[in-house]
Amino acid sequence: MIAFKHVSKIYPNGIHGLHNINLHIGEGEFVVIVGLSGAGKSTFLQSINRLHEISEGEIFINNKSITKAKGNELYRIRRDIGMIFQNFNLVHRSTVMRNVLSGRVGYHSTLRMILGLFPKKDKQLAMEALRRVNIPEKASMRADQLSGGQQQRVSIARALAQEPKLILADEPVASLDPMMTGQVMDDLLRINQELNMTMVVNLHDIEIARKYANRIIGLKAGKVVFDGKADEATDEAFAEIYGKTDKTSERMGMEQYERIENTANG
Ligand SMILES: Nc1ncnc2c1ncn2[C@@H]1O[C@H](COP(=O)(O)OP(=O)(O)OP(=O)(O)O)[C@@H](O)[C@H]1O
Repeated sequence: MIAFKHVSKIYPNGIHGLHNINLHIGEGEFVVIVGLSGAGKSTFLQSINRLHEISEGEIFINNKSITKAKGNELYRIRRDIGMIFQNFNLVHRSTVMRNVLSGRVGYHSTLRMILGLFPKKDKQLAMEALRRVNIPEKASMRADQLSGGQQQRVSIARALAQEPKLILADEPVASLDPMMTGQVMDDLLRINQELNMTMVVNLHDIEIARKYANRIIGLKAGKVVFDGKADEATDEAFAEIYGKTDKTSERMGMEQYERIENTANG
């Protein structure tokens, strides 16, 4: 479904965001990307839909090169990729329904969208998506009247309304409290299992990564330093991914950090 072939990304300031990444993500996998702040997680994720342009190599989505795609072809490949952001990216003053319907824009003319002329089928799809994340009753509310967790569920519903083949989620729970975190991660897992939807999710919390992922990919300084099943991601593996830096504790929470550091120290 997603293939990275010799992918590197060098930012204009010379920083290597990604360094010769080679991997394949299969249909229906729930992959979590972990690593310290600055390890390259966002660069990795956003290279998949070309929000970040890579410098070398090639990325394939269902055997089509998104790296080389132009015009309509690029547009169609991107339509198959739903995206969820840490800060939800909703239009706050619009209703929940309008926000979810905006997932359909890739299917219609610009004029139709400006006029808000969504076909009945789109409205049904949007309601179905809201039901899937358990907030159909919020459809007519303004997005900014919802809690953070509910807003993230709207953004998941918007991604679903797009009828994507895969979903990328960049730190989807970083702004949420633990209860909301559980609900949003449960939604993503349910969608993965019920629809066999491929999920690639950036997370910095290793316990959440272990709980939800089938597969964990650990990045360090733009390189893959771990790639295995969630139950193979031992404390030793995490000690390798996170190394020992003063910043580590800030990113992980003291309890996790102390355990990982004790492991690293033997
Ligand atoms: N636009 C940019 N210009 C220059 N360097 C960048 C840019 N974006 C990211 N970088 C650098 O590339 C590296 C990888 O950054 P990236 O944002 O992918 O890491 P991350 O693992 O997602 O971090 P975080 O968890 O803090 O979001 C870092 O060293 C970062 O400073």
